[in-house]
Amino acid sequence: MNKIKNYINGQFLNPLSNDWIDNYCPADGKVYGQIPNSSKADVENAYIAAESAFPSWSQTTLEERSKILIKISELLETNLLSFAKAESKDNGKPINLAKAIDIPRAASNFRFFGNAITQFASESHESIGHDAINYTLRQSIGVVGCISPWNLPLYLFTWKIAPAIAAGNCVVAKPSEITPMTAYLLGEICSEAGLPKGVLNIVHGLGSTTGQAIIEHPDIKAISFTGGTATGAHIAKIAAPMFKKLSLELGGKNPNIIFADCDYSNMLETTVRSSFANQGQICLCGSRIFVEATIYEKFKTDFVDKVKQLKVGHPSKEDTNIGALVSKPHLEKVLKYIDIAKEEGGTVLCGGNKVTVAGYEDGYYIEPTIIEVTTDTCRVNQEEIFGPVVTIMPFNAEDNVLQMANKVKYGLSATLWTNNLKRTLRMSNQLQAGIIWVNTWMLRDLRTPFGGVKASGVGREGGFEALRFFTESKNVCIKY
Ligand SMILES: NC(=O)C1=CN([C@@H]2O[C@H](COP(=O)(O)OP(=O)(O)OC[C@H]3O[C@@H](n4cnc5c(N)ncnc54)[C@H](O)[C@@H]3O)[C@@H](O)[C@H]2O)C=CC1
Ligand SMILES: O=C(O)/C=C/C=C(\O)C(=O)O
Repeated sequence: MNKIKNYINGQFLNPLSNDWIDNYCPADGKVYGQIPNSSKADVENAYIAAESAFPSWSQTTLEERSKILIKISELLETNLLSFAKAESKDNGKPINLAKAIDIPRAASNFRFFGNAITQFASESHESIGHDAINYTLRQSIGVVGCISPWNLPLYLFTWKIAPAIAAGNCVVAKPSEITPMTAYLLGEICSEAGLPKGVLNIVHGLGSTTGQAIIEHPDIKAISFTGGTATGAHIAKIAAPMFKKLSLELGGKNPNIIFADCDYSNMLETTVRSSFANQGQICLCGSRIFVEATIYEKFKTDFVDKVKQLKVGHPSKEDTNIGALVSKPHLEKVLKYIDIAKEEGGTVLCGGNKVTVAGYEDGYYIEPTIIEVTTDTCRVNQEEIFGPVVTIMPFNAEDNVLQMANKVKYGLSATLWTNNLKRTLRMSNQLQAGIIWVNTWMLRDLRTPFGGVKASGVGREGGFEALRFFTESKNVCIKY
């Protein structure tokens, strides 16, 4: 049996308690490995390793830090295929997606922050009339915690770790217990790239044990978290009274707003992707589709046609479009929402059922599902499903769709399809979201601020925003 270990102080270690959790393969529903359920004592060891590495790492030149991060990126690229296979097996996502998106993006995260740290600068302010000059230092924080989810495992794990270590911090990191494999493999690569021991420590385990020990640790000074909104609220409750810095990237219920004047074929193709990529398990997916009434019937027919062509299958098959959902409880949650939709009077236009893939009968497969709803306030239009399920409904006027788009507790992203410039500007100003895409979706420039408003989170990742989060500013005022 495959046994994953913790990576602490550059060594692979069993959990001190010898407590293990089964790791399931979503494609066949079978246990294929075990991971540590790390206790407070393991987290403490990881903390001690990080704390000891900090004085030296925080004083390591930017050139040296940059060189190591870029080396990690290169090693990920060299090992792309084995990482992609591991990610696909652990998560259930199609191998093609892992090869094209997940692992290349993890490599880009290290390369991007390896370069960005050499360009990061602080400000100075001349106090004219007071004969004084202020300069602002941006200093590494110390030991920081990074906690990531299961939907884009290595992609999001490295999106936190790379800026944290680039900025001179040492890290105690926990990947999701549901998808631990590529984080485990990353440890080897970090050692090979010459990352000094203790700079990155990876502890595996449940949120309620290992994650909880990280957020409660009195000397872990900042927490960067991506995951569910309820977990984010819990983390804030623990961490805020300890005055930890917090970056919370949480859920979304993102509107995809389609006007009749859009470039139709581009919109249709992208809408299939923004609805069902990664089995709909991306916080940015456009799960609420609003279509201008004049093209609603045409869109409905074309969209259903296209979605029916998507192939649900084993993630290792090259022609699979929709792989397995990440876990059995998650599959059950998504199926429950389809029942709720029916009870609420929604019409299932396509999909709605569990799929049995021959030879993998216990895998967690489900058809891509489109539900026509008559009101934006129904539960499936308000609550995050986080699976291959979207709602569609028509709208008549800009004001009306804007109101519906904003009438949710979330505010992560929104997509707008129109060629009307004034409308684009008006709506982009008024949509309550941290990220707006116009005539595209998921086009990512890593320099841009990334994050949400309302229940979608606090703070921004990406570019210098991430480096600012992972440093403390200190102002020095000198009178001359
Ligand atoms: N990127 C996103 O926006 C994501 C959203 N979700 C949403 O959240 C729902 C629940 O999914 P879960 O797997 O339960 O997500 P989760 O939010 O519980 O898990 C994310 C990470 O937080 C950790 N965690 C959980 N409890 C913790 C605690 N008390 N202290 C510290 N860390 C803790 C988990 O171990 C995991 O590493 C999903 O159905 C989906 O709606 C889930 C994953 C990603
Ligand atoms: O591209 C990114 O930086 C992030 C993408 C997705 C998430 O954060 C998510 O699904 O949680």
